[in-house]
Amino acid sequence: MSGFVHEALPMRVVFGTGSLGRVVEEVEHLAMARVLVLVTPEQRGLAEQVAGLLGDRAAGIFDQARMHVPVATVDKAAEVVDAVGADGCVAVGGGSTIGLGKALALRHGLPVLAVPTTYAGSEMTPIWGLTEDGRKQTGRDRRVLPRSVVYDPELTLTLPPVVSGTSGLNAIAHAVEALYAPDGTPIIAAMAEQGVRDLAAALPVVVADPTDADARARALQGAWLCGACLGATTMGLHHKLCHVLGGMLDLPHAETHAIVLPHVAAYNLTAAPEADAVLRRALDTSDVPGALSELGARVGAPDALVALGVDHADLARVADEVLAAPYSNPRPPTRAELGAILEAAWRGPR
Ligand SMILES: NC(=O)c1ccc[n+]([C@@H]2O[C@H](COP(=O)([O-])OP(=O)(O)OC[C@H]3O[C@@H](n4cnc5c(N)ncnc54)[C@H](O)[C@@H]3O)[C@@H](O)[C@H]2O)c1
Ligand SMILES: O=C(O)CCC(=O)CC(=O)O
Repeated sequence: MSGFVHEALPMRVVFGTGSLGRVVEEVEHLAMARVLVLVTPEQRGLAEQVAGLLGDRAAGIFDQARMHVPVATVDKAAEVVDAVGADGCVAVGGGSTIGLGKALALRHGLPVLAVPTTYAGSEMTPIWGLTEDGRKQTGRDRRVLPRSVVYDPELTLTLPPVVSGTSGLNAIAHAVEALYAPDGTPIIAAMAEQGVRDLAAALPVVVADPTDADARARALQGAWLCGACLGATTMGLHHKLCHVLGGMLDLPHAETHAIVLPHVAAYNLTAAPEADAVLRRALDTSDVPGALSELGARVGAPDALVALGVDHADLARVADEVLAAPYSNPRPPTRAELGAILEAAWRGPR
C-alpha cells in the first residue's frame, strides 16, 4: 500500500434520539452566552422550541434561511446578530440553514452549533457557499466548521419523503466523489463505503415509512459519514456541475444532485476502478450508475433537468462555466463529453 496523509477535522458530536434536549449543555460547553437561532421560515416552530430550551441564552430567532445562502440573506442576518449582540448561532435545519450559520461564522467569527434535520451533511464540513448575481461561490475555512453537532433522529421524522431521498442522494454524492478525490485516503474510503451502505439501505425505508425510527437513525449516521468525506477531500466534476447549475439557474440543490449523480458516476467510474469497487460493495451491485439511478427512482427523486424547468439552451452556458474553472477529476471532460453528460442529465432515462 502506498503511503498517505490523513488529517481529521475536530468535531464534537452528540447523537441519539431525544438529544435535542442536550442543546443547552452544548451551548454551555461552547461558552456561548447569547445565541441567535437560525432556521428556515418553514421550520420556525422548531426554532421556537429550541429557543424555549435555551431560555435566557436565546438572543433571538432569525427565520429567513434560504437555499444557496444568498448574500442579501446573510446581510440581514448579520444585522440581527449585531442588534441582539449574539456571540454564537444555533443552526437548526438542513444545509441551507447550516450554510447561513457558516456565512455568519465567516463574517463575524461566530461559533456555530449545528442541529441537522436533513441528510445533506454540511454540518461536517469547513465548506461555505454564498450566492450573488447568479453565481455560487464556495470556499473552505476552518472557522465555519460547526464546533458541535447535535444529531437527533426524531427531528427528521417530519422530513418530507422527497427531501429525505434527495438530501440523502446529495450525501451519497459526497462519498462517491471522495472515493476518487486526489486527497482521498483508505480511512476516507472506509467511511464513504459505510456511509453509502447506510444511506442506500435506509432511504427507501424512510421514504416508505417516514416514522421508522431505526431507519431514520441509520440514515443520519450515513449522512454524518458522507458529510465527513466531503469535509476531508476535494470534490470533482459532479459537485462542480451541481454548483454551476444551482447558482446559474437557481435550481433546487439536492434534486440537482440526485439527477446528475448517475451520469457523472457513469462517466468517472470507468477511470476510477478502486472507487467503483468500493461502491459496488456498498450498493451490492455490479452496475453502480444503474444502482444510483434506481435508488433515485425508489425514493421519488426527479430524474431529468428538464423536469426542474431547465431550458435546453442554458446547457451550453453551464458547460462553459464548468470548463472555465474545472474541479479536479479522474477523467477531465472535453467540451463534447461534458455536453453529452449534460444532455443525458437534461433528458433523463425516459
Ligand atoms: N457546505 C456544505 O458542506 C454543504 C453540504 C451539502 C449541502 N450544502 C448546501 O445545503 C443546501 C441544501 O440543503 P438541504 O438539502 O439540507 O435542504 P434545505 O436545508 O434547503 O431544506 C429543504 C427544505 O426542507 C425543510 N426541512 C428541513 N428539515 C426538515 C424537517 N426535519 N422536517 C420538515 N422540513 C424540513 C427546510 O425548511 C426546507 O424548506 C444547499 O444550499 C447546499 O449548497 C452545503
Ligand atoms: O454548496 C455549498 O454550499 C458548498 C458545499 C458543497 O460543495 C456540497 C454540495 O454541493 O452538496
